[in-house]
Amino acid sequence: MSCKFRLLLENAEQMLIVCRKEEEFLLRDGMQQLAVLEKASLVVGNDGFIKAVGPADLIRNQFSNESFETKIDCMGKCVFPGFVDAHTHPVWAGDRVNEFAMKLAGATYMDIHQAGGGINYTVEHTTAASDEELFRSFKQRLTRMLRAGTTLVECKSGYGLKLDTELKMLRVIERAQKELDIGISSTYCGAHSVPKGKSAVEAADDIICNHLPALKQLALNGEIHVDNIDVFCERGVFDLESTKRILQAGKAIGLHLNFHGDELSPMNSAEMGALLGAHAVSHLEEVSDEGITAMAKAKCSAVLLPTTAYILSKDMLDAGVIVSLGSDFNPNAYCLSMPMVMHLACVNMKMSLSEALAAATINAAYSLGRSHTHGSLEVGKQGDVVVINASRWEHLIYQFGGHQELIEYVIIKGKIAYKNDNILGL
Ligand SMILES: N=CN[C@@H](CCC(=O)O)C(=O)O
Ligand SMILES: [Zn+2]
Repeated sequence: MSCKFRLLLENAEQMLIVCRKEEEFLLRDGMQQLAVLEKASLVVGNDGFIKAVGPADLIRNQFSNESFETKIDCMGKCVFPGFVDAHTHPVWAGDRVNEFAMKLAGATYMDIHQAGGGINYTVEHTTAASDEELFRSFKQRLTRMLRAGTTLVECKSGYGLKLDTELKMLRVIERAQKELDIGISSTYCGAHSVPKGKSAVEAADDIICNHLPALKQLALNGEIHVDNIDVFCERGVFDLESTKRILQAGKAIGLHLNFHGDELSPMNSAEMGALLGAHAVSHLEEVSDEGITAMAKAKCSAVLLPTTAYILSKDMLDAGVIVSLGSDFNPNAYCLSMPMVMHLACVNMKMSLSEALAAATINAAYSLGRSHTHGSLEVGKQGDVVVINASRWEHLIYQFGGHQELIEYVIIKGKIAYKNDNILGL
């Protein structure tokens, strides 16, 4: 006999609901008062969506005659919504471990980039790699992200620059969307660097006249589903005007604007993102006060990346900006774990524990236009859940690098996607 419900998580010590009333995102005050239930249970239906969440006694009475495909006793454990990683570059060949040593010896990101290393080095290796090779390493990275609790991740292309390699990367992302459990928001980032021998204006023309029409056609054929468009808006890469042209052309074919701005130099990217209706701008280390105000007004999310930058979150939170977090996983920042990202956000960006959690759940989902289905444990949302073996939720952030021992289950649409058999306890 088939069961009526897919999953029951029973009697959790703490259940991190996150939102109180279906908010699309949380601002500073809401982030500081997350919805947390004590002694709570959660039910996921056969369609993979949450059917009930509430006090354990109530759920027990309400569902006493029902059958569940899987039941997990969560006594002594905490339950979170799956984490959302709002910014990653996970499809590439050729690591850059040597650059880590160079940076420690004093080289800057731009020194390395301009000497032909950085993104350009990864472009060479990614161009030479086969689809299969790229898929294999991408799959391993996604598996590591999943084991660290990420259930929805934004994945960028951007190590091709030329159309055929960009499409190769997007096809690899598409294959992962079809074959793997983890949720993916796919981003075309052909304007990640200016290809050798071209100016930024020429590269922008090529993207607008050749890349985007090809993407549009492939989307119409149902071959590739891209959600977002990204540009590295930076002095010496894509200037403000070229960035604007590319983003506008992307918007015209239905892509969400979600781009790198104000990272190494003040570019007024935040102001432009707000004006163009961007869902999100990432980095923002050099954002102006006007840019912060404009983003708050436009409800454009700021995706902060504590693995690559140390800025303070306070000004943005105080100004009413929707702050999100991403791992920025890329060959220059090798971190796949959102619990570690949240820890770094607390220690280096001075976010509180609950602000970091909201930024890695509901707000990150908002930055990808997915907060109606992801980012909180509310009825009607996708049953994406992380169960940890600790009786207070803060342990997951406090125990830096401890997620491998703490995370017991990662569940996607009510199905166990990862079970950790090596739980050691606290
Ligand atoms: N800033 C541009 N892009 C990446 C780095 C990519 C790379 O170095 O390969 C970032 O977000 O940090
Ligand atoms: Zn990036």
